[in-house]
Amino acid sequence: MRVDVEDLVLRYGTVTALDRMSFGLEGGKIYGLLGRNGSGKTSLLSLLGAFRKQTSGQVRVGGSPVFENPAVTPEICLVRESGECTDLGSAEDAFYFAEWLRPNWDGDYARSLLDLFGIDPKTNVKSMSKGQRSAMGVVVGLASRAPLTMFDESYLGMDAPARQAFYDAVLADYMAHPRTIILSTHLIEEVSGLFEEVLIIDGGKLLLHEESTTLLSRGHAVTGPVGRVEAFTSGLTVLGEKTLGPTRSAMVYGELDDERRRAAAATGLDLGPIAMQELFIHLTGGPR
Ligand SMILES: Nc1ncnc2c1ncn2[C@@H]1O[C@H](COP(=O)(O)OP(=O)(O)OP(=O)(O)O)[C@@H](O)[C@H]1O
Repeated sequence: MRVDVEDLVLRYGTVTALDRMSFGLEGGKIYGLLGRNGSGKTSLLSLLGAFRKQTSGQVRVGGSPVFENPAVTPEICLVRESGECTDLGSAEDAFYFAEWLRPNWDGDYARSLLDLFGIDPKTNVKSMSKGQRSAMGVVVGLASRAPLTMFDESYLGMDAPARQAFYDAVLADYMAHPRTIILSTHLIEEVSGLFEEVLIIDGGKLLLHEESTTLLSRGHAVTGPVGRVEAFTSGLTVLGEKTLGPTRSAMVYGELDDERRRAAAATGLDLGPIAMQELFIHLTGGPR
């Protein structure tokens, strides 16, 4: 399902959370939404999920405005960090409501996910642990099979094996039922393998929107003898470096043309990829 945002502004009183943001997502992909604390991720997702009304600008999902539009809202599922089901009684009760609200709801899949996360369907959601409540949220998000499904750090409270099970489930269910999925996260290293495209926002503005492979192609680890690495990286943007005895590994940002690649090979330097998280830290300005 297509998503279009045009000149989008959201203000909370005097705070501008989104500042004339524009982008288009063609849909049918898994998108990563990255940004520093306070950059506007939750604000953006709550507008896409029709939880709020924008101050100005346009939000269209499948070509239609979303706020108070009952023709579109059943097609959108936003799972927030806090989970969504705390006032609905047991997990089973929450599923009953989801089935009623969600046209593509798959109850068998929801129960199998609940089993995967080790949650008894009779448990009252309010009495669940933080991680179980998060798992409950992602179960509802996945089993809703909404054409636009968004997870806003929804899996942060889950432990590492549960998060891994969630990532595997996202990929498997997306392959079986392709749809538009947006994942906002600070756990970039864990999740980045799922992203086909990445959006980075900063200070309420869109900093970058591109394919993951394009973004990753701009980062390089250059490893070899200290002097040769120094000579090779002179004039390039070095994000960081580590030296161990006579060997140095430097992280470099930018396109490397064929001539540079040949020069690296000729001087016995190793060129390898670097992690998306390193690029993110660089692009968003490093520590504040
Ligand atoms: N209810 C609110 N009232 C006033 N200001 C708000 C409110 N919610 C968010 N903000 C402000 O809007 C800006 C964007 O916040 P938002 O929660 O969208 O960021 P975020 O990228 O999701 O952050 P985090 O990664 O910390 O969750 C911040 O400056 C924040 O302080």
